[in-house]
Amino acid sequence: MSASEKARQLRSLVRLLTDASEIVIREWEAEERRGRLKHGNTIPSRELYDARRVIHGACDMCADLVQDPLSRLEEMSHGALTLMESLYLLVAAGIPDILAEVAPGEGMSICELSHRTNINCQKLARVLRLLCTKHVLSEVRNDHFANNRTSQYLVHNEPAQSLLLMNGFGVYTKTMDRLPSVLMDPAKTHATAPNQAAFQEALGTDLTFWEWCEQDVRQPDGTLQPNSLLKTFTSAMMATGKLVSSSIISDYPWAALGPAKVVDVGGGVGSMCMELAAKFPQLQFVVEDRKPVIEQGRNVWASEMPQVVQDGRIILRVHDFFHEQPIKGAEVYFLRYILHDWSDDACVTILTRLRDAMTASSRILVADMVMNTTVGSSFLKTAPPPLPANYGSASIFKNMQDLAMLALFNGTERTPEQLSALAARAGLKVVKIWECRSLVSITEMRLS
Ligand SMILES: C[S@@+](CC[C@H](N)C(=O)[O-])C[C@H]1O[C@@H](n2cnc3c(N)ncnc32)[C@H](O)[C@@H]1O
Repeated sequence: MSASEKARQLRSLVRLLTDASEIVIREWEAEERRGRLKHGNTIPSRELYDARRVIHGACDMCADLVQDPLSRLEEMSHGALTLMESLYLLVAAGIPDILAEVAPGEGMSICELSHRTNINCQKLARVLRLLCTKHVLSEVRNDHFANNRTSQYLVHNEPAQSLLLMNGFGVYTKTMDRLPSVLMDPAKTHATAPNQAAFQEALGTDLTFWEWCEQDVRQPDGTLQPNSLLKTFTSAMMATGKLVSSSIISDYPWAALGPAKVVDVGGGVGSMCMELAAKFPQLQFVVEDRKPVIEQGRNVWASEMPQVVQDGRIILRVHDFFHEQPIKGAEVYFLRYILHDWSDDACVTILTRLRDAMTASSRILVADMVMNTTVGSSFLKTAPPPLPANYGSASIFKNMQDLAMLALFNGTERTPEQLSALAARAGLKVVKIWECRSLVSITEMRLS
C-alpha cells in the first residue's frame, strides 16, 4: 500500500472514530440526564450499537495500519493464551471479590492480596499488571490494585466468573491445541461427526463433548462425583444467555404472536422461555431436551416460576430432536445455540423433523450467531468503509466461537447463505434475518 493510500485510510478511520464517538457521548449524556446508570448488558439503541461496532473495528484497524507487522503478529500469537490464563487466575484466586472490599480510589496493596490468595507477591503483581495494561483492572498507585468498570462486572457474579473459568480449563486449551494437527491430518480433516473432532484427540476419548461432561469423575478418595465442568458450563451458558436474551426479546415481535405456542427445541432448562414467559403472558411454552436436563429444568421452574407451572403455561418434556416432533402446528419452533453444534447433515435432519410438524402459520426461529465475512452479505448490514463489511475486530468473537464449535463438536457458526442452503435442503426457506443488537441474531424459516 502506498503512503498516500495509507494516509487516506488512516484519515477515513479517524473520521469514523470521531463521528461514532459523538454518538456514544450523546447517548452517555442522555443516560445521565435520565439519571440511570447503564450497565453493559442493557439494550443499546441501534445507533449506539453500530457506533460501538465502528469504534471497536476502527481502533484495531488503525493499530494494524500503524504497527510494525512482526510486533503485531508476535503480540497476537502470545496474547490469547497469556490473557486467557491471566483472567483464569484472576477469577480462580477470587481477586475481583476481594478487591470489592476496598474503595476503588484506595485499592489494596499487593502484599495484602498475596496474603489473601497465597500467591507469591511479585509473581501475582506481574499477572495483575498484564490485566491493567489490557484495562481489565487498575493499579491506582504503585503496588495498589483496584477493580475498574470491567473487573467490577465480575464481583460476586458467578455466571460471568464461570465463563472465564471455563475457557481457562485444561479441556478447552487442550482441545484448541489439537485443532491444527487435526486439520492437517488427511484422515481427519474431512470428518464431520461430533465424536471425531479435536476434542476427542485432546482428551483421548470416543465420547462426544456432551457425553464426556455427563460422565462421573473418580475422586482421590475413590468416590464418583459429577464432572465439575458440567456445572461450570451450565453457569457459563447462563451468562452467555443473559447477554443475548434481552436483544432476542427486544428485536423480534413476540407480542404480535398473540396466544401462540413456543416449542423450545433443545431448550436446556428453559431459561430463554422463562424470560419470554415473564414478558409475554399470552405465550404458552414447551421445553424439550434430554432426560437429565429436563429433570433439572422441572426443579428450576418449580422454584423460579411456580405460577407459570400452575397455570399450565409450561410443559417440559424429554425429546430427542433427531426423532419425529410430537408437537404439531406450533406457531414457533425455537432453536437457540443448537444448529451451531452440528454438521450440515445433522442440521438438515433436525430441521426436517420440524418441517414435518409445521403448518403454514408455523415458523422456525434459529437463534445463533450469523456470520458475516469481511466481504459482506446481501442479508446483513455492511460496515462503513474502510472497515471490512463485518466491522472487523468487532466481529472477532464470532470467528473465535466458530473455531471453538469446530474443535469441540465439528460444529460451525453459519453465514446467511449457509443457513439458506440448510433450509432449502429441509424443504424450508429463510424469510428474514432479524439482526439483533447482540452477537446472536434470529433467522426465521417458513415452509417453502
Ligand atoms: C448449547 S445448549 C443450548 C441450550 C438452550 N437452547 C439455550 O440456549 O440455553 C444445547 C442443548 O442441546 C441439548 N441436546 C443435545 N443433543 C440433543 C438431542 N439429541 N435432543 C434434544 N436435545 C439435545 C443439550 O442437552 C443442551 O441442552
